Amino acid sequence: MINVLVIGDGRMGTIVRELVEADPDMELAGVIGSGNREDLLEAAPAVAVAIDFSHKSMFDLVEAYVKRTHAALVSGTTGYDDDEMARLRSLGDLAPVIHAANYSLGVAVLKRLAAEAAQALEGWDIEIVETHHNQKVDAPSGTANLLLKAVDPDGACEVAHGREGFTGVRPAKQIGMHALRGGTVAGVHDVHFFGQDEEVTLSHRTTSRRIFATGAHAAAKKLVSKKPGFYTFDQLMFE
Ligand SMILES: NC(=O)C1=CN([C@@H]2O[C@H](COP(=O)(O)OP(=O)(O)OC[C@H]3O[C@@H](n4cnc5c(N)ncnc54)[C@H](OP(=O)(O)O)[C@@H]3O)[C@@H](O)[C@H]2O)C=CC1
Ligand SMILES: O=C(O)C1=N[C@H](C(=O)O)C[C@H](O)C1
Repeated sequence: MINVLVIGDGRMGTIVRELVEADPDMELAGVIGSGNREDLLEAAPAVAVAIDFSHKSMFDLVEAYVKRTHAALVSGTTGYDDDEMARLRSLGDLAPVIHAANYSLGVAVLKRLAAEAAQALEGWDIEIVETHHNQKVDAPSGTANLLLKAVDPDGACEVAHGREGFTGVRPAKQIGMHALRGGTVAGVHDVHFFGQDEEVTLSHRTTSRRIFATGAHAAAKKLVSKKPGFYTFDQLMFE
């Protein structure tokens, strides 16, 4: 039986909890929400795997929990800065850890396609547009940042967020990032490649956030049998 701690009791945490409760191989050890956040530090039980869809402000607590228990960690929270990502990676010295800004297989494939297109379409102008519901608290989305890395792995391009204040023509080696917020959109990501007299757009559309929870649940089942280390969703699902 795989004991699971769910961290976050919002939109994602609620669906993850349902999936864990419905899985005969899993047992829900607890849910960390607004009422019991400090439990993460001191009282939350050691489990086989913790699944975190919460907020970056909870990172210190999550880190301390893994340090204390060596529980495997499936991290889906977005908005981490470089320092927090480095700390997350180093938790892989203690336990199997995966972080993905997007747990859909479609986005994992989009990432590969975008990287291939960027290589093949050298010199084309790239713009990344993401659309999410009006309750999302971080921008750009973690997925948009992941796609940025896929098309510009060395960080060679200037990144223009929204292009406010820019004057003059679009410089070469610039990537535009644009965040749209409204309604109940579960997540749309478009990577545009503009060339001379032609355009390629790679698009991913999520019709329900349940797909992310399903991906994280599948990742958790694979992660529990892994050695300590930092894993990517691609590694876990495709290799
Ligand atoms: N990797 C992936 O595939 C996906 C990742 N996500 C990411 O997962 C995270 C959670 O998303 P979602 O469930 O939609 O968000 P919700 O706002 O519905 O839930 C957020 C959870 O984090 C807690 N929280 C703690 N501190 C804060 C804070 N300062 N601001 C907001 N929430 C806080 C909330 O508790 P309380 O309400 O008590 O504050 C709640 O339990 C986000 O980072 C989102 O980007 C989302 C979908 C897919
Ligand atoms: O907050 C969301 O809803 C989502 N967040 C993730 C992100 O920031 O990329 C993944 C998905 O797009 C939904």
